[in-house]
Amino acid sequence: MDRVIEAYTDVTAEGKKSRTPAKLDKWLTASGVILALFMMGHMMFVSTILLGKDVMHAVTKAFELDFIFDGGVPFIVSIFVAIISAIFIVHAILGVRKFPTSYKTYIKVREHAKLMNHKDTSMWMFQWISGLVMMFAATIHLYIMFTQPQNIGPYASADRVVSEHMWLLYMVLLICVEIHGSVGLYRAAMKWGWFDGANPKETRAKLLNVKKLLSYFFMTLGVITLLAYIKIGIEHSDNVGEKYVPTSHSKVLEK
Ligand code: HEM
Ligand code: HEM
Repeated sequence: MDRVIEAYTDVTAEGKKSRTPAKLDKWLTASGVILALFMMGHMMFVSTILLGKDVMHAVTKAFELDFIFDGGVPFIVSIFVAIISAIFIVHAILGVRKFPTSYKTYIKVREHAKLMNHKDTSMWMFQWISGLVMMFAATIHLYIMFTQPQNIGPYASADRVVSEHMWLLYMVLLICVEIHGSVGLYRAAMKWGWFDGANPKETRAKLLNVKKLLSYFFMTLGVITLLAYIKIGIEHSDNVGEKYVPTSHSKVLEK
């Protein structure tokens, strides 16, 4: 009955506004921060290709727990992808509540952002637009990772980027995720006043710098990494499907 009253009157049975939206916002922040931290680790892992094919291969195998199970078990990666996907879906559902979902609300938000000409408001515009793009683009990536965990590695990944045309999706995703993640962390810190301290204005300026640094660093790393996969993918385009054999193994095989 309480829910019915709330549904019709917008206030709870006690005549108060519900606390649920505030609670949902906490979960939005929590899931967003987990995803942002995960993405930092993800970018570090994916960029190990810059240290050489052997290093990326070793890291991939470590995720498959090859130090416990001989040769590694790709299914372990699927479990990990399922967990990240669940957090991603929860975050997306909570984020969608913030989208301007009709022309009327959209034009209000857009014109307001233009009139305000205030960085934080413009960043918020990017936040929901990038979220919308990721809802489609990241889902494709997650599904492939979930269903083909065995196809991760120096050649398999590079083949996917070039011969399976994923480079375009990754470029879009990279721009969205790096800016959305760093803007998200900045906004979360501002929203909940985590680092306000004695002088919140000064803190805001500092946090803006951290945000800039984070997005520049990860964007540059991401672009260089993507170029590295593209180079390997082009070189390997005549042998799509061939798995990478680490240098130490190939030496043993030669003997
Ligand atoms: C399905 C894709 C996604 C959608 C629809 C989405 C949407 C949103 C929206 C609308 C906000 C609230 C903005 C605000 O009120 O300030 C938000 C916040 C946030 N998002 Fe996402 N997002 C998505 C994916 C991601 C990913 C992959 C990351 C990780 C890099 C991420 C990290 C964050 C962070 C850290 C926040 C800040 C939380 C807060 O403002 O309290 N999001 N997201
Ligand atoms: C547990 C989940 C995930 C796994 C196991 C994973 C794994 C990978 C791997 C192996 C690559 C290298 C290219 C390839 O093999 O196709 C890659 C690239 C990429 N992933 Fe993920 N990913 C995950 C989640 C995500 C999420 C949630 C996002 C963003 C919302 C994302 C964004 C990207 C981007 C932008 C690239 C290209 C990066 C670059 O080349 O610099 N990934 N991912």
